[in-house]
Amino acid sequence: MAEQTIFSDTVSLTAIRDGFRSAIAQAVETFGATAPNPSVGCTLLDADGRILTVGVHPRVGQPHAEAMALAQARAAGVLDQARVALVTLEPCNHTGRTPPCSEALRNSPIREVWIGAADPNPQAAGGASRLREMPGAKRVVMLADRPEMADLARDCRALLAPFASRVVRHRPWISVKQALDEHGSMVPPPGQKTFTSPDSLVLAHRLRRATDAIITGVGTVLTDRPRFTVRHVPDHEDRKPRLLVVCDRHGRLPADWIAEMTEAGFDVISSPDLLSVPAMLAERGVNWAMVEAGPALLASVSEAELWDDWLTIHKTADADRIDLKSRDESPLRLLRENACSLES
Ligand SMILES: NC(=O)C1=CN([C@@H]2O[C@H](COP(=O)(O)OP(=O)(O)OC[C@H]3O[C@@H](n4cnc5c(N)ncnc54)[C@H](OP(=O)(O)O)[C@@H]3O)[C@@H](O)[C@H]2O)C=CC1
Ligand SMILES: Nc1c(N[C@@H]2O[C@H](COP(=O)(O)O)[C@@H](O)[C@H]2O)[nH]c(=O)[nH]c1=O
Repeated sequence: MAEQTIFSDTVSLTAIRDGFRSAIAQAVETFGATAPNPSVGCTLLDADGRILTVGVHPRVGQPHAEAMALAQARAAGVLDQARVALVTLEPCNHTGRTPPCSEALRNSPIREVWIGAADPNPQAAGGASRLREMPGAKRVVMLADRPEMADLARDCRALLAPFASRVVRHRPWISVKQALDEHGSMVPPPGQKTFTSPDSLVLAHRLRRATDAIITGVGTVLTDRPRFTVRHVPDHEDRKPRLLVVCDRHGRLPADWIAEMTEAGFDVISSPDLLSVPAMLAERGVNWAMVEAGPALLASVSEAELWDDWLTIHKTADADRIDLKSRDESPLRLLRENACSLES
């Protein structure tokens, strides 16, 4: 049976899928660089479903993914061939730090726009209806309306989950990372700070790279003097100071460690009240935070049900076993499934 075709009877669902997969994979690499904005990807296809270009939103203040993809296509001399745009997030419909993407698409040869997820930000939403209604209207397809694309729709929502969490719930998406040894203990052997495998450390550092803030406890600081840097994968270039929240109710945080961490590019905040941390981080524009803490703080995080996904790395005699407990669409799952170019 011939595959159902979409645009001009020439672009196949396989081409749409491949295009979305490329947009999602590239946007995943921008986790940790775009806050307070979301991570977004956009692929442009020609009339035969070939990928012309993939754009991402690199960081706040820089062009959105659609504008990047269009500019890249223009620079490559292929913009006049672009017919289908696949966007992980509804194109914005407002003038913020950059002009509306619905306008940029309107003024392009694109005829059909596929949208992975609706924009949860009321100020920017409305791009889909604007594209449908304006002069020179585009055909607009929402992934949510295509049951056969449910996996892609879920991944687009996972890509958006950290931003949506901040905008809708006024708190960041919170991921816990916990390492357990063969006996179920979190405490490393004397003289060591970690005990998991090199592959697990790569995953842990990918999560550090992807998140905008780290939450830890004063017990971990006093025992380990952790560095919390991204070393097992390349970090984002020119990263702005990372927020590092230390839960500390009795003022035990050593001043010299704070000075070292500040020197290393962290913005260290001491908090006596774990429950107030999520709202405080959202106020500061944090989309995604990770918890790297010892058993005492993890017990508090668990008791207060503050986490959205929980990654446990079980050390075994062979390869480490990874267990991911996840609520709703997990960006951490997406990060794991798109392990790619960074791990060379
Ligand atoms: N395997 C792994 O994944 C990891 C292991 N570790 C290990 O864990 C050990 C340290 O564990 P631990 O001492 O439990 O350290 P934690 O990092 O859990 O810090 C504990 C401190 O957090 C503070 N705290 C706890 N609950 C709250 C709350 N609700 N609000 C505010 N502050 C709170 C308390 O501070 P206060 O005392 O002021 O009340 C407490 O002493 C080390 O050996 C370290 O190597 C650490 C991180 C990860
Ligand atoms: N033990 C343990 C982890 N522990 C976490 O890593 C911190 C040390 O980070 P750094 O100073 O940057 O090397 C440590 O204080 C604790 O928060 N992480 C892991 O991925 N695997 C492990 O086995």
